[in-house]
Amino acid sequence: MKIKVCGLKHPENIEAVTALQPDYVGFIFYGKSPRYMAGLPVGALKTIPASIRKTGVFVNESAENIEKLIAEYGFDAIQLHGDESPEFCAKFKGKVTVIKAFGLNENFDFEQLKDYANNIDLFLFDTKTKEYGGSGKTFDWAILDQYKLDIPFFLSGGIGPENIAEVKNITHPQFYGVDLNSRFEIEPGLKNIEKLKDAFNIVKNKTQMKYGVNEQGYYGDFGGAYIPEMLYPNVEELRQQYLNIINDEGFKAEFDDLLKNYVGRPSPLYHAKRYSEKYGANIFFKREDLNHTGSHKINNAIGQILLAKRLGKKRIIAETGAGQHGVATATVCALMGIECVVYMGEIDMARQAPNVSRMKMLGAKVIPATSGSKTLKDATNEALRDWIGNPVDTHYIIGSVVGPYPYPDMVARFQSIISAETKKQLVEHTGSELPQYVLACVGGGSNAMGMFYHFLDDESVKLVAVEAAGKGVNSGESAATTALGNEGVLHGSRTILMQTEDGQVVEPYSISAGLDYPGIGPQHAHLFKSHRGEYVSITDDEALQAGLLCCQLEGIIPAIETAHALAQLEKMKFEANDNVVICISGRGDKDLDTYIKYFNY
Ligand SMILES: O=C(O)c1ccccc1N[C@@H]1O[C@H](COP(=O)(O)O)[C@@H](O)[C@H]1O
Repeated sequence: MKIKVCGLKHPENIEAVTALQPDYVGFIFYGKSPRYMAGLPVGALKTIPASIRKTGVFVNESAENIEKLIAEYGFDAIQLHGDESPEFCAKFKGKVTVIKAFGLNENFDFEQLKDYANNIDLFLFDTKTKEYGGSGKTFDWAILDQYKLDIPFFLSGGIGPENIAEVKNITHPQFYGVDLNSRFEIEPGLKNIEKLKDAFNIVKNKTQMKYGVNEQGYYGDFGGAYIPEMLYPNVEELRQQYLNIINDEGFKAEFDDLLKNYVGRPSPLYHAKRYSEKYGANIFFKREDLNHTGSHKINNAIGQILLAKRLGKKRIIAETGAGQHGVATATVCALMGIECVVYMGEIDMARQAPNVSRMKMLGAKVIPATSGSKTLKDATNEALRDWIGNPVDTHYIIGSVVGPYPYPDMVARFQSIISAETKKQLVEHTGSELPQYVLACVGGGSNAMGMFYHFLDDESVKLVAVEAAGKGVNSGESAATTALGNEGVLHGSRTILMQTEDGQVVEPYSISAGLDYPGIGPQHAHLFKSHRGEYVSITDDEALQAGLLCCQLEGIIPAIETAHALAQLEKMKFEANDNVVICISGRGDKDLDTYIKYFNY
């Protein structure tokens, strides 16, 4: 994404801005603007390196004057911010980069842009106001969906420190860059370098999120890659390539397209009215259950299959607990015509039989894991063994934020679409992108991490992670990792897991196959240890009751995993104005047998 900084007029400030290496800098030649750069010596622009495009900004200026100023200041680009006609723009096309600005509101007629198509290089979409620019006001970026021409555009109008991160969610294929102006100023024309620096870091992806991974693959004390030597080449290949691949514009475009047109995103943020009445707060359901294949797992599966293709892999393996990740993986393999092998605990195969059939119908081979508790951790062990044996042609699609680095970070990034969408949707529902609480269930923790991701650094938002207490935290049949576990290594990363004194993994238990895991992802371990997140647990009985309540109050049959998060509401006290978001991570069709047996329907 390109960055333009506009409205410069002080020589020292110009130097400080250019040191940040924006792609464009803008100088306003409009007498009514407080950023008017009248009298700026030509020499002040001489130190700007050729890699930065010097842009003159004009409002209904005469062609003669513009030509004179181009010659005088050596402008590489002009931004025409008034009512300039296509013919007027054409006079400069081919001589300098021509940027034609338009003020947008909900009534904007995108048809008029067609006449400019051959006469300009870039559009710039600003907010429609009475003035010509520099209003500091934003417009509804959803309007951009109506723009269908193939000329790239700058986004401008009120982009500031508060909303710069949101800009990264804009997926329009012609989105070229951002124009930063009045919201980054100490006074008109004097830019705040520190604020710009932060914005550049966000846009250029250099930010270190406070609770994010560091360059060594750690979240505080947790993470890393604890792998046998034979796995090293596979994991190292991924580590070296994943960020380059997933930040590539072509990758992003394909990922976004599949999420929209294949998965059906954005998933709705539904205001659950009867829940809200019952619990005395505004309860919102983030409906990941409505995704194609019925859960959040498809977000990550799509991301990883695209990555595997770019790595030249010909075969996919995966582990699955509840079968949701297995189905998602089998689905994307069918979509891409790639061989798929899914490992699944023998016990999970019995309790999630419909998902086993689904995977088979989708062309996957399902191999039972028959060791240990015959559940998710054993399936993960088998998948890792397979990968060691098939390092060159196979990609292992891990389904949660677990495993050696870079998996926890990679999966979290693919799932972060959940919170990115939620923030936008909350603004529509409540006027603010920040709720008071965000809740999600945690096995390995991928739906929770996707749901928390864009709220992690907003410390006012309370993050509540709900684990499975099975038959009771101290019953000996539980998967309440943070309550019972301590620090150690599980499936390639340092994290918190349930283990005996001599380091043997304790068999977990939960009625829900997706939460039946003896550890949590390393980022969750960090959130727990740093107290950024509250980690609680819910028993089988509480979860099943909550699942039934959701059916009867909202007409939604949730996955039993999700029902754990819903059950936590019973234990919380809210203020009337609290906004509470719960991730409805999956639908409960796969759990019907369990529900039916329990309630005797
Ligand atoms: O900034 C100005 O004063 C200005 C005046 C006249 C025309 C354009 C101007 N600036 C451009 O306005 C947009 C939006 O700026 P903001 O973020 O809302 O402050 C931007 O493209 C500037 O290049």
